[in-house]
Amino acid sequence: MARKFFVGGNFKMNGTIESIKAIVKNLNEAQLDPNVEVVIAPPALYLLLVREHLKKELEVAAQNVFDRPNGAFTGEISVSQLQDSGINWTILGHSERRTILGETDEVVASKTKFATEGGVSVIWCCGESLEEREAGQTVAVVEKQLAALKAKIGDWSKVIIAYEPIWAIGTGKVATVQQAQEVHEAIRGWLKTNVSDKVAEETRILYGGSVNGKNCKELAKEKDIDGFLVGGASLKPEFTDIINSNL
Ligand SMILES: O=C(CO)COP(=O)(O)O
Repeated sequence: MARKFFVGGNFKMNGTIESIKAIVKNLNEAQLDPNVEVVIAPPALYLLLVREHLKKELEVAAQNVFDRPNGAFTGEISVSQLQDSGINWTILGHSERRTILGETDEVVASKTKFATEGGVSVIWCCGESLEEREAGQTVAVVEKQLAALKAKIGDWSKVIIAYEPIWAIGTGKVATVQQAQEVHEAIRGWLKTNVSDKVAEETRILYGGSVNGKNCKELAKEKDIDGFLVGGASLKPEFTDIINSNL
């Protein structure tokens, strides 16, 4: 089964009503490759606005969701609230949440379990720091993150993996095609050994970290790169070039 190419836009804590409406208008009017699944993740405050204005073929993701049902959890958003708002996706475990907000592998795994079991698909992020890469620990770090996820979830059909080396995020320092492919291949190998052939074959593995309209085409050719998770460039018109990487 061929894996459908996937491009996610992570707006992070950026945008205003006006600028986000302009991004949505641009996406609605652009000629987009119909063979690509597109999901954009605005800040929580703008989820409903985007869902209301974005054409239905494109999906909307939260950037985070909590791992409890509705209740006394000030500041959090629940899986059922996302669904109630027509939001069928969430990003989880982004390195900014792991490093700045202190989310552990276990917390991220628990949130992933809660979301997927509740019917919300997850773009699950992993990746190493510069220090870890320089110490030759890249694959070990990613495998540890994967193992924590595997300990909590049984159904991988609603999980997309995003490999985002921390040193490449927002730095303009994109991983080389070889560096990215090597880690993607290791992730697929890990899935094959530790989960199943089917999950290894079907799970999409995205690359994230300084992807732009120029470097996307080369990366997209690699056999284990099934799409991108884009930060900064998802706020710019070149996002449509990234969606159309394969054209
Ligand atoms: O963190 C990212 C996407 O989640 C990548 O961010 P940049 O594309 O801005 O490097």
